[in-house]
Amino acid sequence: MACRRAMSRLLPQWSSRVFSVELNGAPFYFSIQEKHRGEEIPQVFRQVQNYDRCYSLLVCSSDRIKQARFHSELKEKLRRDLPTECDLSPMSSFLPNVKDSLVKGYFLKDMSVGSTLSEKLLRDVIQHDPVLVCSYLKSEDGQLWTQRLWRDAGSHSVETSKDYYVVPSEAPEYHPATLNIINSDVFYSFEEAYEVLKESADIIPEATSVLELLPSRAKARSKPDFPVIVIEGLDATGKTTLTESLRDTLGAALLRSPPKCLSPLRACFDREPPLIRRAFYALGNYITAEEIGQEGMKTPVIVDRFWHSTAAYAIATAVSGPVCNLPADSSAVYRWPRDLLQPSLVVLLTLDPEERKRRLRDRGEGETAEEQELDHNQLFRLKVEEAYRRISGPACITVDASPPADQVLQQVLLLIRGKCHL
Ligand SMILES: Nc1ncnc2c1ncn2[C@@H]1O[C@H](COP(=O)(O)OP(=O)(O)O)[C@@H](O)[C@H]1O
Ligand SMILES: Nc1ccn([C@@H]2O[C@H](COP(=O)(O)OP(=O)(O)O)[C@@H](O)[C@H]2O)c(=O)n1
Repeated sequence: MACRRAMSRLLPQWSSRVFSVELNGAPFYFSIQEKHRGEEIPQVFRQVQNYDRCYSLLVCSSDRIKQARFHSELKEKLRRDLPTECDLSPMSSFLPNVKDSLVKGYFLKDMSVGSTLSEKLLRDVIQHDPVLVCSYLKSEDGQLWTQRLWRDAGSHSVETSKDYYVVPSEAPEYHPATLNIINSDVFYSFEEAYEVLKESADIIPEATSVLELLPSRAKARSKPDFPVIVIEGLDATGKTTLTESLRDTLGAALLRSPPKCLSPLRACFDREPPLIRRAFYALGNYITAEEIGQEGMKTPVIVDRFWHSTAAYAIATAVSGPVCNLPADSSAVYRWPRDLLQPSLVVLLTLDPEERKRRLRDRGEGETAEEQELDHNQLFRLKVEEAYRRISGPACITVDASPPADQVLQQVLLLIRGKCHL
């Protein structure tokens, strides 16, 4: 039902949509037309000329929790059940410059003989799951590819729409993921993140536990009397070392985001898709803000990670490819949430990648999946750091964390004394 409603929203503008397929990390764009006007085959279809048949599966449900979860589950299901001659790539479709128009899914290249197994699986998917399926067929001479949209016709059969020709489409001005970042990957108010966890409570019991730990929004706090200093940076840049030294030197309280009370729930949310995982971390900041409010009336407060981390990791994950794909500097995605306590100072520790790796090795600890990704994926690391730098209100001040720990401490103390009059 939820799928039908979502489809009826998508279908009227179907032919205005742009489709993007990611092959080896690079996006290829195409659109569709009723009449062929002599355009070339889109590049993505030139790359898949060896395949007789391709499919797209776009996940669409008006229930966003279901949609987010099913997007991850679908990948597992396809990997498990498709013939080995099939190959999957990430895919999306969007309306250029239309916010929240992005739908995500997979592009399936099929080299299996007769394609019967994959067709059977896709028929099953379309009947039971919130997915829009299209097949792409090559003309006999290989000079044209057409798209055919499938519709569930009940009792195990599908209808297909008329054929559209696929034609090249220009790359959009901004990476399509940026259309949906606000309130899907990054949340700009307590309410927006709260709604996501409330909606997921039916299927994720741990969401209720998080909701119970949240501060009441009725208690609007006044600004703390003492300075609040946030230390940010990638894993192993020296945040723990520095925050503990600052606590001891300044007689400050040391807090972190996510707060300690969320630790037992964290692993559960790290397994969830971005919508739910990011809402969890966003709410963690509000719990930490509440603790800062209390401690900051008595002493200075040092905070190990805060909203910069939540937003920077979320943006860098949502946007694939190189740093230039990030939303422009002036984009609203980098703004501070209007209802979240603003620290007096945010310090970003930066470190040469080799030195960071060396410190990680010396520490000998396991990394989170995201931190392993950082290690393997230089582009991702660069995007996280650049997103950190672009976040405003308050912006972060970058400090080189490669000197010995006591020198880094002195450097940051200088900044604190200059900015916070301590
Ligand atoms: N300035 C520094 N110079 C050399 N080693 C450092 C420095 N700061 C921290 N380390 C070491 O690097 C590792 C990572 O530091 P840590 O404070 O745990 O980072 P984070 O909290 O950012 O993950 C630890 O083994 C720590 O002892
Ligand atoms: N305030 C925060 C803190 C962490 N995070 C997430 O948590 C991960 C890093 O946390 P971590 O605990 O492994 O990092 P360290 O503090 O151990 O360096 C990142 O992948 C972020 O996605 C967040 O979103 N918001």
